[in-house]
Amino acid sequence: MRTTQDLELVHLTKRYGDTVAVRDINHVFAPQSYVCLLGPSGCGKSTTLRMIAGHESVSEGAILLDGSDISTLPPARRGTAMMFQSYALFPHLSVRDNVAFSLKMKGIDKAQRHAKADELLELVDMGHLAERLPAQLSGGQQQRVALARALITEPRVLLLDEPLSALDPFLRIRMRAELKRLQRELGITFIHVTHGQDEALALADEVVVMNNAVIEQAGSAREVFNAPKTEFVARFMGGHNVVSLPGGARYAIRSDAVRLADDGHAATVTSVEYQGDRVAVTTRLADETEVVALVAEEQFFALPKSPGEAVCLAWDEGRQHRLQS
Ligand SMILES: Nc1ncnc2c1ncn2[C@@H]1O[C@H](COP(=O)(O)OP(=O)(O)OP(=O)(O)O)[C@@H](O)[C@H]1O
Repeated sequence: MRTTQDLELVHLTKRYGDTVAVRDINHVFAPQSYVCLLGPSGCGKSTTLRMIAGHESVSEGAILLDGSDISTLPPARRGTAMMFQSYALFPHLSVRDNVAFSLKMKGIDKAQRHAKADELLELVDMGHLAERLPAQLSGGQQQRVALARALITEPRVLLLDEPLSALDPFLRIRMRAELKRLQRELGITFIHVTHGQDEALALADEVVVMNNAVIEQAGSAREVFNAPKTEFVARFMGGHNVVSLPGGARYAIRSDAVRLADDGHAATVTSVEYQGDRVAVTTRLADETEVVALVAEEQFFALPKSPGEAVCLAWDEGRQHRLQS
């Protein structure tokens, strides 16, 4: 449901000379939601985020928060805060002073800003390292400090540009759960830019898929994954096959909905990949379309197939999903 507290993009466009980085996008972000802006490199995600933050001017259109246009306000007066990929901590300041920095700029006295900084450091589980310098912290710890520093301004919307990309896979999964917890506890909107589909599916209440400077599809993670509108979204989200059926229409079918059957679409196995709980059987249809069937491990080994073998593929009609052309 739409409320006056929404963050709204209205005909938002960004041009760099002849390059259109963001083209006439319209979107309402529900308050208190975790949103992932997802898309391939160069699709305009970071530019969109930077325009919301106020680090990039708007060429055309408006950014509304609470119904008022914030698109020409300086970053600190927008009600948004941004956490950068590089963390951008001041190397000569302690963790506490890094977090308190923006309050110092506002002229808030030392005792008060330190108390607030300590409160936020506790929130991100860094209270015990408040005296350290950034160079004495691990990457994951620096990131927590950067988060606390962004949150000290009590933003309505926290903007995160690829916040997990510098972390190793183990830490990435841990931090992703932390981000989700923080968003829930704080009850504010997080807009998180990523090019990781898994990350977006795991985190987002709403996934906004961008491609070529426009929003290709937006919806809940389940909706975008299960009902991709376009071939681009189906392929980009992964886990889908795209096939042409008689009549010429294009359909997406999830790989885990495709079965090896006694009759159906004739295909030839091109490769077999064991994935532990299941086996990915890649096949080629007569029209050369590649179709992957994800078969439960036990089922596959009851009747194993090898590359070069002829098979039949089947799926329930209800699982095929028509794509916009
Ligand atoms: N300062 C700039 N000057 C000129 N062109 C730019 C500038 N910043 C971005 N662009 C162009 O705008 C388009 C969108 O860039 P943007 O950084 O928003 O993409 P992105 O989706 O965030 O990509 P990535 O995932 O690689 O960061 C690209 O074609 C890029 O080359």
